[in-house]
Amino acid sequence: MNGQRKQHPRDGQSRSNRQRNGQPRNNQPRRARAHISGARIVAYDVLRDVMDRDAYANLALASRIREAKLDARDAALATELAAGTLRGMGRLDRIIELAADRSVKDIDERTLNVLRLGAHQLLSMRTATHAAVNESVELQRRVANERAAGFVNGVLREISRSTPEQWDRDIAAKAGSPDEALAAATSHPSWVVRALRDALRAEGRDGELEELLAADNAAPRVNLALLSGAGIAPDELAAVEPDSLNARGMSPLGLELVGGDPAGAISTAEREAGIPVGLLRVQDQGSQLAALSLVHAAPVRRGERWLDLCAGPGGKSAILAAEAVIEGATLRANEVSPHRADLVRDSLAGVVEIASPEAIEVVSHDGRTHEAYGCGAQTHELFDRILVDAPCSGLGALRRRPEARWRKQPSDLPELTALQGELLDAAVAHLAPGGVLAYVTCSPHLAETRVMVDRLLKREPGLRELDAKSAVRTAARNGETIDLAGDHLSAQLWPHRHNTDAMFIALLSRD
Ligand SMILES: C[S@@+](CC[C@H](N)C(=O)[O-])C[C@H]1O[C@@H](n2cnc3c(N)ncnc32)[C@H](O)[C@@H]1O
Repeated sequence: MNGQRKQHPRDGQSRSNRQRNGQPRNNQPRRARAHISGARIVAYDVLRDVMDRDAYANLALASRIREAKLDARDAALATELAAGTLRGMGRLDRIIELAADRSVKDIDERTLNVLRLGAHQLLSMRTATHAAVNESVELQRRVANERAAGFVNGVLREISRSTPEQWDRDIAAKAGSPDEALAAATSHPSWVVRALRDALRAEGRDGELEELLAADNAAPRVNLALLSGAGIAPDELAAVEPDSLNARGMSPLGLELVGGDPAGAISTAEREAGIPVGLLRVQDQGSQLAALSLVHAAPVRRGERWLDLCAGPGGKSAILAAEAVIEGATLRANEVSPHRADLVRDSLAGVVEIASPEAIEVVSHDGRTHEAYGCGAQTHELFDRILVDAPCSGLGALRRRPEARWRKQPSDLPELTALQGELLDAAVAHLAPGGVLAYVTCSPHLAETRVMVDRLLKREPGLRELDAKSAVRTAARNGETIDLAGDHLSAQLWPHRHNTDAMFIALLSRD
């Protein structure tokens, strides 16, 4: 470790100094409040929302920014502060521990959050030291223990004395194993690093691990889907709205937001290009391809019955519904949570406007029960295409949800994989002969992906796996150029290789 850093931040300060920094004496006049930007207060509040109330960072950010009436510049700063700090928390905590010479467990939560925000500004945003430190000290005075303001000042000044690269070398030197070092440097839990390596290794691509971990830490561009039936193609729309949209990415429905905010771009496009409300929507292009691969897995016959078994909040259902209208199929969208089933209804409202009323229905049942399939006491319903977009660990969408990597534990997996297996068994029992089932997860964890499919194929000898890689390529824009690795028939998309969430797609057919 850096020899200069051996001094504890509070060492070398006289008692009176300490009191001046962190603990004003009762007989001293209180200082006038220094300036602190609204963005920093919002970012701090979001960290608290996420940690104390289990809030989703994206939702908490939107509501705190609205409440604080931040302008666009401050909203962007608050977003970078909060999302960047949450993503980088693993690395920041290791650096704070070295700088403070104590475990983060021994620092009270509020102070620790102020330190994390300050450290993120110093190490990743390259904010000027005086601004990052002074505003953090002021933030500490306002929202946390005022007496620890001197401690915050000392730790952050200590952090500012070395470069980020030096700190990374120091935390690597402290790590107990190469995996732990990589986990700390890239701010991922070690078990996630191992799971991602295993998944890449199954494709013979474990050399891509560091690229993947870096991609998880980069905020993705917002992507949109322009549903079939909108009356205009994505490239035509991009030509009409070149300042906000670009027809880039793997999905033939896909657009990338290049300027402005998504809500503004959508309403402008609806107004200026006459797109029906609800047909242009925010959606990852990997998710778009996962839904489209089910449609492209085999030629569609008119009158086919399609089922989306785990539909909430309805992103893939909307794509399937729009395709079903064009192909003359019907769609049943099921979601176990009634609240999320309402989100599916909202999501499908735009397509329902252009569909015949009986073509699309939304229901709310447990996908493991007959009700989800519309079966009565004497009837057993079968479907020609079933999408099982299963509840999963979400390890494939870490770049989108800054807090997600810290929420899941390896101990969550047995329950999830048991549910995934039961949903698959139920779905297979309602798959028509010749029908196609797409099993999709936004996790690349092998226990949720290949292992799940291989076990299902063993349990159900009447099932045959189809070539999902071909279906993805057929569905995609410039599909022949897509690099899908590994010998399996399933397709695994990756943030670093495909600029999508890490979606897993397997296609199964009943002979
Ligand atoms: C990965 S999400 C689906 C995402 C959705 N397909 C989309 O693209 O918007 C999984 C969904 O499965 C639902 N779910 C969980 N357990 C279920 C069950 N037993 N039956 C049906 N749905 C379930 C969850 O509530 C969640 O909405």
